[in-house]
Amino acid sequence: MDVTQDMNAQKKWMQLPRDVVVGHGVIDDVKNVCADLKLVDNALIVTGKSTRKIAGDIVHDSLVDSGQNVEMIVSESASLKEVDRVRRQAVDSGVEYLLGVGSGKSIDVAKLAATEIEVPFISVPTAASHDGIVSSRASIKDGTKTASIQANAPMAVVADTEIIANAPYRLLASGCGDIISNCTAVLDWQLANRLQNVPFSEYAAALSSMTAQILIDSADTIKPELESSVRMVVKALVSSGVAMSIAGSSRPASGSEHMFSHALDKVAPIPALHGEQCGVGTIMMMYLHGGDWKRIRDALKIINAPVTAEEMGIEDKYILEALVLSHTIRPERYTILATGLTPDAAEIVARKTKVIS
Ligand SMILES: NC(=O)C1=CN([C@@H]2O[C@H](COP(=O)(O)OP(=O)(O)OC[C@H]3O[C@@H](n4cnc5c(N)ncnc54)[C@H](OP(=O)(O)O)[C@@H]3O)[C@@H](O)[C@H]2O)C=CC1
Ligand SMILES: O=C(CO)COP(=O)(O)O
Ligand SMILES: [Zn+2]
Repeated sequence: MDVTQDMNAQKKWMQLPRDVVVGHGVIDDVKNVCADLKLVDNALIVTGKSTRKIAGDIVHDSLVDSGQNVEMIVSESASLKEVDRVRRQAVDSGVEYLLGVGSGKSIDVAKLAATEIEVPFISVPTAASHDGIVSSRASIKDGTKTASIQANAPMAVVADTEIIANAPYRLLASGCGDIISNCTAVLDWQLANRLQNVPFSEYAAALSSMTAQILIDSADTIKPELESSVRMVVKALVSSGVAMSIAGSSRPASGSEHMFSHALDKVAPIPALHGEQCGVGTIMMMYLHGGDWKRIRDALKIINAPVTAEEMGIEDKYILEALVLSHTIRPERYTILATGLTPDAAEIVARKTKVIS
């Protein structure tokens, strides 16, 4: 067969972080990671209001002490407007690389701004709340819409387990929800491959599923303020990010359960954390797949992540509204939701899985 006709000859460009440093006090190694990557001057740090004091200032001072020019910007939302603001400051100051030091919002703003001006970006998460700390995806708000945008993967990830262990435990539990959601994301991907011949990567799918299974099997080891728990979750988030990089899309980690979460972001007055919503979405989507949704629910309960609307602080009616809306979130991404749930079917799913009472 002519190689060019062989679908497997398709070119794949997988972007993976070059350095991943995880451990107690590794925030002090950011300067060494930058030196290792030959990023030696003109840095711009994007951080958050509270995470500035927790980590932003430490990274700033450490890079200044190593002789670098460093600017810092506090970003309050992951919006296109914020990305523009950061991008403009980076261009005006002739910045050579960016660092996202904080949670999902700060990391995404730095990630997309760095991609747009084609400079390297380093991720320094202060919480292990979802796999965006490692991935090449950025979730950015544009008005009322949140778009999932392809960006460049971080050149390095520096995850200080001491800082992350001291973050509110709710954020770590949220990260577990985002990892467990890989279970239904992969089932949806397999279904789409069988029904629509959607390109499928066995390696990315196996890595993503295995990552979720390991976490489910170790759910009872995930405890507040334990650095060993943080290490487990951060490695799982790295693994999910690598699976997405191998696939060249978020398919291994984002299926119908994520569409439910994105729909909830649209309809709920005060949404819960991304990983919390994805965890609850996984319970219901696993039910639709005819899988062991009780095992998913039990693992989330052991981790102390929410498993009901009430525990997410969201009224039942918004769960039902989001379920019926979910399939429209990403119509090009085929999942078990297919052409969508009817209102009565949505109520049956939510009640059978005890998400609503
Ligand atoms: N790129 C991707 O693939 C994904 C991106 N996202 C996006 O990420 C964002 C959500 O990120 P997420 O991290 O869940 O939540 P947030 O970024 O909203 O952070 C939650 C809060 O926790 C605070 N915080 C973070 N770390 C610490 C700490 N160590 N100690 C005390 N407080 C801390 C933050 O402080 P501060 O205010 O200082 O930041 C913030 O107030 C959304 O914009 C979402 O769209 C979600 C999923 C995937
Ligand atoms: O949250 C993600 C994976 O966990 C990113 O997925 P999306 O492409 O749905 O934004
Ligand atoms: Zn996610």
